[in-house]
Amino acid sequence: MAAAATSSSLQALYSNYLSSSSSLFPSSSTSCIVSPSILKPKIICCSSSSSSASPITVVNGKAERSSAVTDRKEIRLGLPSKGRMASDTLDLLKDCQLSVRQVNPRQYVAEIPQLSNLEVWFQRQKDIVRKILTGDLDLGIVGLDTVIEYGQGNDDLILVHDALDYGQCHLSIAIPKYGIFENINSLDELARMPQWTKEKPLRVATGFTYLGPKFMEEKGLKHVTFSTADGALEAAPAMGIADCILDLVSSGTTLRENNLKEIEGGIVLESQAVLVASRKSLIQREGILDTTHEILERLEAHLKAAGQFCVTANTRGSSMEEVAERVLSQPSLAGLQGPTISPVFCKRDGKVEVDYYAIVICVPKKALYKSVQQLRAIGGSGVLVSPLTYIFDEETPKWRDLLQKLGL
Ligand SMILES: Nc1ncnc2c1ncn2[C@@H]1O[C@H](COP(=O)(O)OP(=O)(O)OP(=O)(O)O)[C@@H](O)[C@H]1O
Ligand SMILES: O=P(O)(O)OC[C@H]1O[C@H](OP(=O)(O)OP(=O)(O)O)[C@H](O)[C@@H]1O
Ligand SMILES: [Mg+2]
Repeated sequence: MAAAATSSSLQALYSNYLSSSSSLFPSSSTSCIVSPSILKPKIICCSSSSSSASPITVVNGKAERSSAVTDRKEIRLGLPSKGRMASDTLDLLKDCQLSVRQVNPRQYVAEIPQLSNLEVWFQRQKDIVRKILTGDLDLGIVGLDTVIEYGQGNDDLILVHDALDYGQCHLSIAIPKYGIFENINSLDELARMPQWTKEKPLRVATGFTYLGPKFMEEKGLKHVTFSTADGALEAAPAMGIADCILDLVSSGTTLRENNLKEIEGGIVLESQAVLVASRKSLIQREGILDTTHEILERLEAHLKAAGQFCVTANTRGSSMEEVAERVLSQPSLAGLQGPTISPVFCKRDGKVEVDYYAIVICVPKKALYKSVQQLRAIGGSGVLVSPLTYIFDEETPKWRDLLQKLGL
């Protein structure tokens, strides 16, 4: 399977989406056809929160309002109200000592006592993105797929943290394993099939009516048509409604159970939970940068710590330097900034002496066993392993990135 964007390149990928055309569907000059059922009408509505309620225009599902940020005093954070992302989001915030206090589960507003000027609003994920764009929310935690699908290239959306390490999935094309697709294993092969003509295009069932046509157009697929449904898309090929689907995949079980397969070059996007914000809010709303900085620092410190263990061991030695040399001769024992070596004092015949030294290092969880073996190889004994809660760096790299993106 061809590699799609890795999480480290998600921001770059998002920037690409932002810099490319922001129109909802490919232009009519291509032969990519969009079925009329998924074209959304133009709607005019008003923001609930805006005191200077300027109208919002929703064109083809894209919310637009040109005014500056509304003059409310509170900062608003949108969190998923239900579904697979909701509890993981609350758990992450709790792990960052930012527990959300909700009076009862049916109430859609809540607070985080540590962040005094912040309101939490529980919303459906797509509405979080839409409301950030209309200025009714300032920040939100949602899947990257939702940000891109509903953000539709709007450059007011800015990724504050692009890898919150849950909600991992990818958006991918899947075709039947049987029939005319039996020997088709890549997007190129799918595109070259003689079956697809102007009169009889490839029929794709998807909920991603922005990303789907955009991807197919970018990949040069001619003669494609899209239909949409609210779920259980995997049934569409077997029901004869579509030739293939474009949907989110995580374990791959649903595809397998429905006799579908992914294809080389068919991954549109790698996704996981992200923290997204309105650029306008970040620049204009009072106090929001301090609050965002605190949230970001806590997230980064927690996420960095979550991947590491703190390992301590004792070893005999003649000096701290000599022990340090032995430790640093092992490839997995460098720690975050090098090992901490300290003398272990003991009293012998009334005299305080140092025979042993304690080694303290942070090791990536994946390298734990290798590190223990290497500590033993240099004479380490009594190895203790403990979880880390936070690792606060001198400076939060993502904060530096954010200020740069804001031009501050
Ligand atoms: N296997 C998966 N299938 C779908 N989404 C996944 C999967 N794994 C992670 N996700 C993430 O979860 C999000 C969807 O969550 P969920 O299914 O709870 O919401 P939803 O059904 O799209 O929301 P709504 O009910 O508002 O339509 C996706 O946008 C994606 O970021
Ligand atoms: O790769 P898997 O782990 O099998 O997950 C993928 C499935 O999960 C999602 O559906 P969801 O459970 O949200 O149901 P829905 O289709 O009704 O939205 C998604 O739309 C796929 O159908
Ligand atoms: Mg769902």
